[in-house]
Amino acid sequence: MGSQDNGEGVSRLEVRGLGSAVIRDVSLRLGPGEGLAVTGPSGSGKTSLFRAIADLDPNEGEVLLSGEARSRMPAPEWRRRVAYVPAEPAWWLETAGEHLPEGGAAMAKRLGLAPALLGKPVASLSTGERQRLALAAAFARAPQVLLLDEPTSALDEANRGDVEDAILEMLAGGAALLIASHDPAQVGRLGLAVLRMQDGRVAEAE
Ligand SMILES: Nc1ncnc2c1ncn2[C@@H]1O[C@H](COP(=O)(O)OP(=O)(O)OP(=O)(O)O)[C@@H](O)[C@H]1O
Repeated sequence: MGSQDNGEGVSRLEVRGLGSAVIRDVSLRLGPGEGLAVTGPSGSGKTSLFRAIADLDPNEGEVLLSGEARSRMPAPEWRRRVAYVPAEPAWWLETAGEHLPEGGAAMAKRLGLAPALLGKPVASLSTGERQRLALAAAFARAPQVLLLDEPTSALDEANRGDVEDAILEMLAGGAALLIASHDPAQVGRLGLAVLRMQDGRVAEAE
């Protein structure tokens, strides 16, 4: 990975002293193409950390992308650059395909979602299909930071492999990644360092 970090999709994420109703004083740095697996027991604050970085909950502290402070960026700009995919995504449009950005069908297909499925009501999709739809929508927007909350929890091995390949490609393209995962094998396959949360704080970074 090159050291330049101003191109689209290439980013350096810095979190300084982030706090919210749940998390306390979290700091971390990720270079372009770097990822961290966020682990820790249920309720330790993994989702809350992602939501604070994505600016979806009230929070304090500083978050910077390639040196640019989040506080100086319009919110829509931050959302375009930083993609948060919750463990249980919400849906607001009728058909599956409507949730994809322009050109997103190719990514959906890569994750095993056939074109015919995109015309179906999103409510008729299986849990695993909806999980892949949310990921395809996020990946297709080519964000600079990916915040993925247990992204393969509802997937079989083949679909999980497709998702992991796409994640590795996003990293190779220079995106920064935080992924909540309870699966040490997955953390190994993705070649990630681990940040362990406990009671809303970073317990350990290795
Ligand atoms: N806005 C909030 N205000 C106060 N408490 C909250 C808020 N959001 C979540 N919590 C609580 O904070 C704790 C951490 O929740 P969080 O969802 O971040 O944990 P997690 O590590 O992602 O857990 P899991 O592995 O089960 O998904 C939980 O006890 C939760 O009930």
